[in-house]
Parts: sequence; C-alpha cells; structure tokens
Amino acid sequence: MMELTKIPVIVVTGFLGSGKTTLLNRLLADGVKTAVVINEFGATAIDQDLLLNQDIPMTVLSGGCLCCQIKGALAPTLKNLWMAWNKTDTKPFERIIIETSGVASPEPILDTLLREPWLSKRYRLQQIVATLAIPSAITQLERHAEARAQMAWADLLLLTHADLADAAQHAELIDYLKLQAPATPTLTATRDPFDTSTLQSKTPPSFRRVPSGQALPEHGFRSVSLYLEHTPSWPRLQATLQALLTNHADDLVRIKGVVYFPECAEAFAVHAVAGHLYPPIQLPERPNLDRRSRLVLITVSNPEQLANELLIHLGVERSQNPIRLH
Ligand SMILES: Nc1nc2c(ncn2[C@@H]2O[C@H](COP(=O)(O)OP(=O)(O)OP(=O)(O)O)[C@@H](O)[C@H]2O)c(=O)[nH]1
Repeated sequence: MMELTKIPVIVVTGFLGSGKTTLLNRLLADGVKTAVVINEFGATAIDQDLLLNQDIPMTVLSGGCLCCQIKGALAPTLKNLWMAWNKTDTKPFERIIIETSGVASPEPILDTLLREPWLSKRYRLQQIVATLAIPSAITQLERHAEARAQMAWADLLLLTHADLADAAQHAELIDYLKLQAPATPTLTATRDPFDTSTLQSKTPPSFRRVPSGQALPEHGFRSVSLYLEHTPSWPRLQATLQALLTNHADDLVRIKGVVYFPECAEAFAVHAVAGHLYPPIQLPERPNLDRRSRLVLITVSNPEQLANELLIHLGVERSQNPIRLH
C-alpha cells in the first residue's frame, strides 16, 4: 500500500493561564497554513475569540478535558480534518496545532494520536510544547499533578511571563527544571514577537521522567460561566475581580472572558492568572450580534459561590444573568 503523507501535529500544553493561546497566536503568524483544535475546560469557549487569525479551520472542544471528559472527541475531530484535507488538491492546511486545556494531561492525547491505527498512519507528532509562567510555575508544579504531567511529556518547555519575573525567580525555575525535567530543553519567550522557528530547533529530550503508571487523579477543578447582559465599566469590573482574587486567592485559579464595555464598540479580552489581573486587551473588530459579555471562572472548590459574589459586587440580579456550572 502507498505510504500516506503524514500531517504534522504540534501540541501546545501548559497550566491555566501560562500562555498557550499567546503562543498559538505567534505560531499562526508564521505563515504555515494551519488547522487548530482548541480544548477548553470551561463550558463557555473563550479562546477562539482570542485568536487574531480567524480565517483558519478551527474546532473548539469545550466543557472538559481532552484527557478525560471529552477524550473521545479528539479522534473524530482529527478524522474529519483529514477528510477535509484529503478532499482537494489545494490542501486547506499543512499542519494541525492542538491547544490543550490548562488542566489536561497530554498523555491520553498522544495515546490517541500515536496508537489509534487509522490516525497514526495519517498524522505524526511534530512537537509538544509546554508553557510555564515563570512567576507561578513552581507553585503550580508543586500543587497540581496536571502541571507535572504537562512538564513531563513536553519536548520543549517555553518559559513565559519573563517580564513579570525577576532574575532570581527565573534562575530558581531553571534550577527546579534541571532537577525535575533534566533532559528537556527550555527556552524563554520574550514579550515581543520572536522567531517561532527556534522552537523547532530544540532537540527533544533523550529521556523523560513521566508520572508513574497510575492515571491522573480526577481533576480537582470546577468552572462557572457567566453571561452579563449589562457590562459595567472597566474600573467597576476591575475592582470586583480584584476583590474576588484577593478574597479567594487559594481557590480562584483563573478568570478569562470576552467583555463588551458600555463605552466601546469592540470586545476586550479579560484575564487573571495566579492572582494577577491583566489590563483588558482590545480584540480585533468582528461582526457579532451577541454583545453579552462572557466570563469563565475556574476554581478549586466552589465556583457557584464565587459567581454569586461577583454578581452581588456588581449589583446585578442573578435571574438576569445566566450562570452555567461545569
Ligand atoms: N506580561 C505577560 N503577559 C503574558 C505573557 N504571555 C501571556 N501573557 C498574558 O497572560 C494571560 C494568559 O495568557 P493566555 O495565552 O491566554 O494563557 P493560556 O495558557 O492560553 O490560558 P488558558 O487557556 O486559560 O489556560 C493573557 O492576559 C496574556 O496576554 C508574557 O510573557 N508576559
């Protein structure tokens, strides 16, 4: 039988808020025609709106992790993409990038890709890049088995948020990784655009310390999605989110959202990670009739209580603002 051309797949993984979507945007700017599969833990998809290039084949698998709740969704997605790729001579894409959710282990994804006979004849794993935010990485690696699995399976560790870290934090993380993933190359990302071809120039590790045979414990994370009919101005929302982050420092691990402020026509991305609330980022103008703002909170324990607290802070009625728990 004729050997099939194998489509390269890059897996971008990394803990919640460590910079996966930021890296994805950079990879998409390199001009290689790409199909993207985005996996989001929250039931409400946000990341698709954060991609600067929307003119690409994009599949969003939300409401769970590719390593567990929605593991079965990956194989059919890749099969459908291959069918689309194979249908015409003008290939719609030359590679696939899978962005995992921030709490997914890459292992079951690799299992699907490399061991499923139909897929393994048509796809080849090019690289697994794990992003690690320098200021919070050690705490997350110590605290969460998911973060350790991401580090263990990575071919390359991309250190992000260097501009928010001091030299001592950077050196401490490098020393930590030398012990925990001694053979895995690291690269520090700059805030400015960088040449993403340097990612591929790094030699994958010759050995790995992978987590022992047992599967990951069930994820200890929950999420809640809120739709806001009337978004407050940024100072009000900022004060509310900051209060939640301060009052629930150990519980609230991630906030992300697409927000329409009353005074602006465009949407803004709102992010908070590891207690740090970022200034909103204006998103490119896109036709969108639904101007409801969406916020996703990811917590270790009780997301509904936090959602209620957020609405009380904002002075809005829960009945007018649907909440989805996951
Ligand atoms: N200052 C700074 N901010 C960064 C850097 N990289 C990413 N960010 C910001 O960190 C926040 C989270 O980045 P994302 O790329 O969305 O992180 P993510 O890993 O995709 O997040 P999840 O999908 O929720 O897990 C955003 O506000 C980014 O703009 C960096 O190197 N420096």
